Amino acid sequence: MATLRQKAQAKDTLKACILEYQTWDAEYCKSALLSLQRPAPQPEPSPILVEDGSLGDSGSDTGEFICTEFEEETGVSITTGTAESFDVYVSAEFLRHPGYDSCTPAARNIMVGDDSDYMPFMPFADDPTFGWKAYSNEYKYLAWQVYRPDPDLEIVAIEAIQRLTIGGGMDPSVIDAMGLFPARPKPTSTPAITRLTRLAARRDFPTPLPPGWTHSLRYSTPYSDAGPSAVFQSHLDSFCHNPSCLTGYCTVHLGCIPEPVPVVPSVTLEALSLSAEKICGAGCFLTPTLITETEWTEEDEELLRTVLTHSPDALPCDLATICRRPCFEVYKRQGKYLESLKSSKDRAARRRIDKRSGMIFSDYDANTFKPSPAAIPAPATRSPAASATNTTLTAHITVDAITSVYASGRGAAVLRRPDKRSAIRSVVRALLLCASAIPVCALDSVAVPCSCGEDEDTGDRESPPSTLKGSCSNMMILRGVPKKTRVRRGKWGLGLFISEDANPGDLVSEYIGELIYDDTVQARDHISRHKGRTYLFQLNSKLSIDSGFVGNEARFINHDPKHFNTQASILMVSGEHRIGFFATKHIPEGSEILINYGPEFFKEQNPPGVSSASGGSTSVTTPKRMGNAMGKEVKRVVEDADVSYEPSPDSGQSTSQESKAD
Ligand SMILES: C[S@@+](CC[C@H](N)C(=O)[O-])C[C@H]1O[C@@H](n2cnc3c(N)ncnc32)[C@H](O)[C@@H]1O
Repeated sequence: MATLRQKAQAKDTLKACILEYQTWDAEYCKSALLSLQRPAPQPEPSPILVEDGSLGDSGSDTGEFICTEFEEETGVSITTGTAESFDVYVSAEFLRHPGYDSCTPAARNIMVGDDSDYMPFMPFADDPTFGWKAYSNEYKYLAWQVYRPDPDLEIVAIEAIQRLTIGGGMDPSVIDAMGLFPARPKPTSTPAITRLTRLAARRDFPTPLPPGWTHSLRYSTPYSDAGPSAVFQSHLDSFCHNPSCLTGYCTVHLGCIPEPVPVVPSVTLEALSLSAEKICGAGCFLTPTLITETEWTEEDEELLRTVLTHSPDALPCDLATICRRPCFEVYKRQGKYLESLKSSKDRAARRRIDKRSGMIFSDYDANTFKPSPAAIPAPATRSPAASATNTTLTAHITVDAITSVYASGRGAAVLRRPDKRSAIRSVVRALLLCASAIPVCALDSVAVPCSCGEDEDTGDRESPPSTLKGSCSNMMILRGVPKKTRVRRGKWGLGLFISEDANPGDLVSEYIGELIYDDTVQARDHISRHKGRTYLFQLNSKLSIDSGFVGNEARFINHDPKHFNTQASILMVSGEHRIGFFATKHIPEGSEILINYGPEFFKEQNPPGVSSASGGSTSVTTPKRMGNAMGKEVKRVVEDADVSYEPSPDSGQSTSQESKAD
């Protein structure tokens, strides 16, 4: 129980923090606004005075102006005469720009699945022509019915809690008991401990802890008991494990992170010293001097060992930065480490590095490898997409998948450790997402190189797409750099224009947005129809990409069924759905990029002028989207390869959009 004095202390502290925050906020907003200020406009030039003293105007109905010219300095009239009026044609560049829909820029598709079942806001709330009733039927709650913490209030409260605990020595449970702070308990947390107190205890807590801190919430550094290997593993969790993925923190591939694989060195110590270009500083191994060696703790040694296990070819100078030890000391230990590996007899038997691709393979023999279905942890496998929809893959799918990996002859390479859930998870995911569709690239998400002609590639991910011509479009989109483009007024609102020539087959752009399921497509369609513009692109019968809220410049590509110069290809790249726009002909610089949206796009489904969301109708219409029921317009490399929906029990198979449309 809090005493009266404690309550007063807490109240005063909170009040002080709120006041401080308000003062700061006012200042911050002022300076932010000032930074956005534009220079004051220049005064307008004085209007031309015509002879009769009135301001310049059309002198008569004949289309003539009376013009008087004045000397600039004295203001004395020099000439007076008449001039004919003429129409001014404003070039398209200077016409008023069409309304711009704001959109959060993204470089990668974001898996959203379904919007939450509450409406984040009511768009067009002030527009009586928007059928909000039909739209709101799509959601269970309005946003304000759902608790959402105010981050500003949270910060203020956290600061106050920290002052009370660290500065005032108050126990967090006493603070919780007061109920003064605007936090609600997290449903899963201990009811007595509010979410805020939890947050406050974890944030930037100073070490050593303040005296007398005995509460169970006591802060400890995340890796206090862990050695470097555990730290390394935990860091890995934040990065994409997929060797083909170019994104560090990847929303698509997180969720099935395999254990880091030890790497065998491919260079000798001597070669390393030759490859160092410059001396990294005092104590560099290139200029060994007689400096007294520093003390290495067991933890320092382990850190170096851990780094070397995964990166044995690293230069001592780089390792020195990581380990924060003199370079020549690191070099000495690196030498010992490499030496110890040489003597390890079973090294070659355990693993080898595929020199061609630089990827790591286990040494299971592909021809003799037999997966044991019994050893497979039954429904432990879930693709990230599946977990997004709470759909569990069944055990028999898992077994089928493993067996197909085996059949493809790559099982050995993939299943480095068949008893490991992460490996199996990767396999199932890769299999179900990719293998049926594009066998050649199916397994690149699990460290197996694509054999579609790219193997000779140097592995330089920056290499321009032109070097990949005529080969796998998966690789083009994976490694390719799209063409430079500009958004400007097109024939239909804004359009996308190419800023450099493209040749047939070149990757021009990628369509990026949120990956959403059909229910959400349906919900969002109300808005698209009301605006009269849609940014939806259908991938298959379950998934569409919406670039209405999040996307890139490809959302501005307009439709022209006759003069299109690009074609969309729906690809499955490393287990990800991606849409590439590839040139179908030579596209000279400056041309508008056009595709054929497909025959369904402009078909009117409702009486003209009536949007599906108006009039309170709840009838479901086929959403307008590019790629809808298209035939040749979109090259479908993958048909319904996503596994995020379980096959319907009666059909046993998911229906393709084409057959659905038929
Ligand atoms: C993907 S957006 C293209 C960018 C759009 N022009 C803009 O300004 O944001 C698709 C929308 O552009 C318009 N559009 C594109 N091509 C068109 C065409 N050939 N005829 C009429 N409208 C078109 C339609 O409003 C369509 O819903």
